Amino acid sequence: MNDMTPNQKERADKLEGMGCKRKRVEDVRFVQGKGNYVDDLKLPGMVFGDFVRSPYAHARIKKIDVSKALALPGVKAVLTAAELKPLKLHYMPTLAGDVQAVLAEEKVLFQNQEVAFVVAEDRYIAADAIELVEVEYEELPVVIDPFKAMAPDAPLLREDIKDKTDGAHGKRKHHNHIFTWEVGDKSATDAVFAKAEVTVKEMISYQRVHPCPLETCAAVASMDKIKGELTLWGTFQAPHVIRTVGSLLSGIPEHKIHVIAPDIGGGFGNKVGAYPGYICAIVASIVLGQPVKWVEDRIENLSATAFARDYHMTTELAATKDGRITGMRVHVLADHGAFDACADPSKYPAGFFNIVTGSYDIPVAHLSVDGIYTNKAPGGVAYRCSFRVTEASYCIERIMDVLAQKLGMDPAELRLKNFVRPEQFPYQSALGWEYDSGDYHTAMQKALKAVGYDQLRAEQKAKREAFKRGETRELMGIGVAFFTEIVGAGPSKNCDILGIAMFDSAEIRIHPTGSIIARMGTKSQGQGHETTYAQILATELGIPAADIMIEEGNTDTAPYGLGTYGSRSTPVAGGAIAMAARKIRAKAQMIAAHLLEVSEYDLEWDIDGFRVKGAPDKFKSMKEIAWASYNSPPAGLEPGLEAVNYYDPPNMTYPFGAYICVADVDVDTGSTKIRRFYALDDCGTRINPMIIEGQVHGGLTEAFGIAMGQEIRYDETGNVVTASLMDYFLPTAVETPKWETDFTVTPSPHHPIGAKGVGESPNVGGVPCFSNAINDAFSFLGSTHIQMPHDNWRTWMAAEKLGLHG
Ligand code: PCD
Ligand SMILES: [Cu+]
Repeated sequence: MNDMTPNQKERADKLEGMGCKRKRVEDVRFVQGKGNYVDDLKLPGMVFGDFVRSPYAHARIKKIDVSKALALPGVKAVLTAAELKPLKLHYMPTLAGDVQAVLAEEKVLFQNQEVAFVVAEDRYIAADAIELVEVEYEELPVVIDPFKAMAPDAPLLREDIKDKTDGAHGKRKHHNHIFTWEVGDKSATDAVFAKAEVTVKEMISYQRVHPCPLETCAAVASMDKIKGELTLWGTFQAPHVIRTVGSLLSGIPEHKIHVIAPDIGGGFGNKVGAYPGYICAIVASIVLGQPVKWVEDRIENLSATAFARDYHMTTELAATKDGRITGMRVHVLADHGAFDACADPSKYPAGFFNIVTGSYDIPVAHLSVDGIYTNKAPGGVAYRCSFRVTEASYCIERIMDVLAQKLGMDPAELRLKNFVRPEQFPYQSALGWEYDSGDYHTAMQKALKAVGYDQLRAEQKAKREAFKRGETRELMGIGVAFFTEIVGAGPSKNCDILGIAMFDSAEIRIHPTGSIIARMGTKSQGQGHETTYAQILATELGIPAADIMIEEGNTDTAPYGLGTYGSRSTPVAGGAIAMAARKIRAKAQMIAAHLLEVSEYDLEWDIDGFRVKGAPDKFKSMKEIAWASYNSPPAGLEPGLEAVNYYDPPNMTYPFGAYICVADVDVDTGSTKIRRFYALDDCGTRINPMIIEGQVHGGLTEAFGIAMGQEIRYDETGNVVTASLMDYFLPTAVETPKWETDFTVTPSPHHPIGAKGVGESPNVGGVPCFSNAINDAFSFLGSTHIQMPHDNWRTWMAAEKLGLHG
């Protein structure tokens, strides 16, 4: 940008391309209440479906009597497993290679599990009819505590697979065991621990949480029996995958299934997988020949759809006395609930948890994960970090602080000492990843300087002394966290879902007047794709973003893609759109050469068109070239200007960041004030700095929610005690701290525009940063690890345990 002439700068500005703080074009409709969500859809003859759900966490179903419900005027049908079984639809495959009950057949395995589907003329009649369905249950013993799931006498949960000896990833060890996954060099790691100068070990739990998007999950199914075609509208983060799975399940040919994801009110991973509601709406529409709508309420969303985390991580580090880390060992107990409904790439049953060595050059490591069943809702992948990266980041960043404490070292200094150094990139980690690029030292030093780290530590020291003298009841905590994310699933060499490689796609069509429509295999849920993909195209093709329309979410028109989650849209589809644009530019160059009567090689690209080298006024703009492509293409060249690209990325991208939090804790009430929160993110080339800032604000707010209060909690009989917003903490503007954002730019060397993802990063770095701040406040009193979430009660209890209440 700097070596541009004023004229070039003016033309570049008009494009609103990459780097521009372009206002989000989708907000024009959103802020006026003109978004078009699934529940806005009203079709002639449409009826409404709703679920009868189990009050028990584990019970045998003795009998279901639907006769009273069917007799209620306005009720159209009641589906149970008995109706689905002949169609082989009472179970559906999960994205993790397990099966999940669509409607419970012989028993229920978690509270609020789907038992029957009532279809009625409207939502209110359906609600009344649900009360009239009589289900006779026989209660069974429940397993809620993951540490008891594999006890020899633990009740058998999954009777349907009791004879299955192999999990998707090796032998099952117990009837409630799903899989074991091992990575790294066990004997080398054990050897390092055996002779280590210093070791630390801590059980670090990441509680079960839920993404809780504003809009719950929903679908409308409409079967046209004459044409044999099914149209399915829904809140889908991955519409093409839903179409393929829908076809495989129902036997309807894939070209006769039209899946449409309209505007989505937040996804956060909650809307990646398939839910019984989709299947039941489809079956009911086939049975009745009418469109059927299903929309969850808040309690159903929080208690029955994809939860997140529930990872219990026994974590160890080995180090030298002067603070060089020599090895890492982690065992994870992963509580998957009643069915394994994670959406990880097939080869990774614990997602990308093997990024757990974080940003540090750790020579050897070993990781093992045991997945287990309990009587809780299935899911496991969602919430602003698919693929378990936020669990991994929490694990390493918490144990780094525990080690620093043991060594008597400053946590920032320990990190600086062990970071992967800039000259080590591309860096091969002990657990198998190749980090593409990074400059961790620069980012960390910028962060420390920005917050005035040394002064903060000095202030903390003074406050601690004052506390010991009894002059204050407030503790000051400084949280330091440094994360490396891994996003952009992914390369076909290691990433597939149900056998489909995780590429993504773009199809670009330039109209004669030089405006553009581009269709993508991804699906925005609020991220602003309509704005940002257009910016990539504007820069690549020299056509103003304002003249470019981006379309996603309709499987009839969009090229096949794997959808939006795991911050994959920028690394994967962002690559596809740039590559497709370059195909167009190559053809445009031939047309320009023809128009200017020179050889292609005599042309150079100049902002918004081609210029003859050395003859500055011989120029053709992309708009002129577009017209010519329809009007007078060179002989032998096919008319038109369009391209498709399916982009299979060569590697993941590895965004990173340095976060610092300052918290003040009142030991008598347990309440915490977040005084400052500084977040430096490096996501490579920045497409839209304003959108990035919004993404970081949103992700930090969710991280704040998780670290400071969120938990999906069960009582010992399996009742979900946090299934409404009365009990589940959703931060509002009132609680949310002020965010200070910053950045560095280390482009990805293998990505066509050098961009990495950013949407998940603030959650990956934010959660450990808050938690480290609270832990840091208490560390000088000998406390090593306080369990999240850090709500007032738990923080008060931590103070109580340390004897601070006299
Ligand atoms: N470098 C760069 C990067 C990025 N960007 C931007 O930013 C955004 C984001 O991106 P990414 O990172 O790539 O991502 P995506 O794929 O698009 O998305 C996804 C994410 O996103 C986030 N964010 C958000 N936002 C909103 N609004 N909403 C929502 O829902 C959401 N979600 C969340 C989540 S959770 Mo998962 O699903 O759990 O896995 S994952 C996730 C977009 O717009 C883009 O374009 C830029 O600009 N630049
Ligand atoms: Cu992630």
